[in-house]
Amino acid sequence: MERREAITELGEALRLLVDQATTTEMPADDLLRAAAELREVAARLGVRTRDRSTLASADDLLGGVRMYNPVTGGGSALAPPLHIEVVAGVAIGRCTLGLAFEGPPRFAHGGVSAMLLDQILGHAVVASGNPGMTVRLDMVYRAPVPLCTPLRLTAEVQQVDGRRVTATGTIATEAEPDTVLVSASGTFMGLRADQTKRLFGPVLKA
Ligand SMILES: CCCCCCCCCCCCCCCC(=O)SCCNC(=O)CCNC(=O)[C@H](O)C(C)(C)COP(=O)(O)OP(=O)(O)OC[C@H]1O[C@@H](n2cnc3c(N)ncnc32)[C@H](O)[C@@H]1OP(=O)(O)O
Repeated sequence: MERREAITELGEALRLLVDQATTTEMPADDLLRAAAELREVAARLGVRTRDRSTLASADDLLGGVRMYNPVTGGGSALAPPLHIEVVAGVAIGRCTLGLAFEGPPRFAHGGVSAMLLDQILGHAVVASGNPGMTVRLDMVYRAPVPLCTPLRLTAEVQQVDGRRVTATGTIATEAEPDTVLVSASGTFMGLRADQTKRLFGPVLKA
């Protein structure tokens, strides 16, 4: 099996674990036994690791492959994951949030909605050929986002003004795509060469 497939397999197992660990009502003894077993597994994975200045060997930064991105990465225990495709300049994302993402009971944490929208806005910005970093993200929470419900996100670039790109996006359910639950507007700033070198130099050099 190719390493990226193995990373995704591990990611799926981790996401199942996170889901079960946040919904389990098993007694304390079972939780303690599970914790001990998980520490053993973690130790096995920790035999060979990378630091923050080293890109994951399975990643392809310029090709847009980020296996451990906390929103879209197939290898991430934290990612829902959000699956994004770009259709005629509009980024369309799909995911379902489990109980690990709960804020108010039954609904998503507001910070999770912001994370999803930051990612999909950024994706639309990159797809437009004007990559940049988020410098501002404005959120409007119109209605709570239901957990365990297929969601549909959209994002598109509104304006490119030199290094400054603005994009807007929404979260709705798949069942009612026209009812906007959360909307966001983001400003992204393209980096100058010196900023790219200062922030990402060690990673790019490697
Ligand atoms: C086919 C395609 C498939 C694609 C497949 C791959 C997809 C892949 C998707 C990845 C999607 C990732 C989506 C997550 C994106 C993050 O999460 S990025 C992480 C969060 N963001 C950050 O950490 C950025 C932190 N900020 C900074 O480091 C600095 O602000 C920056 C960006 C280096 C800019 O530095 P700076 O010194 O402030 O900027 P400077 O160059 O002096 O000023 C530039 C302009 O920006 C303005 N500005 C700066 N800050 C702000 C602000 N907060 N608000 C408004 N204006 C501002 C300045 O006023 C200035 O304006 P002008 O005078 O030019 O009009």
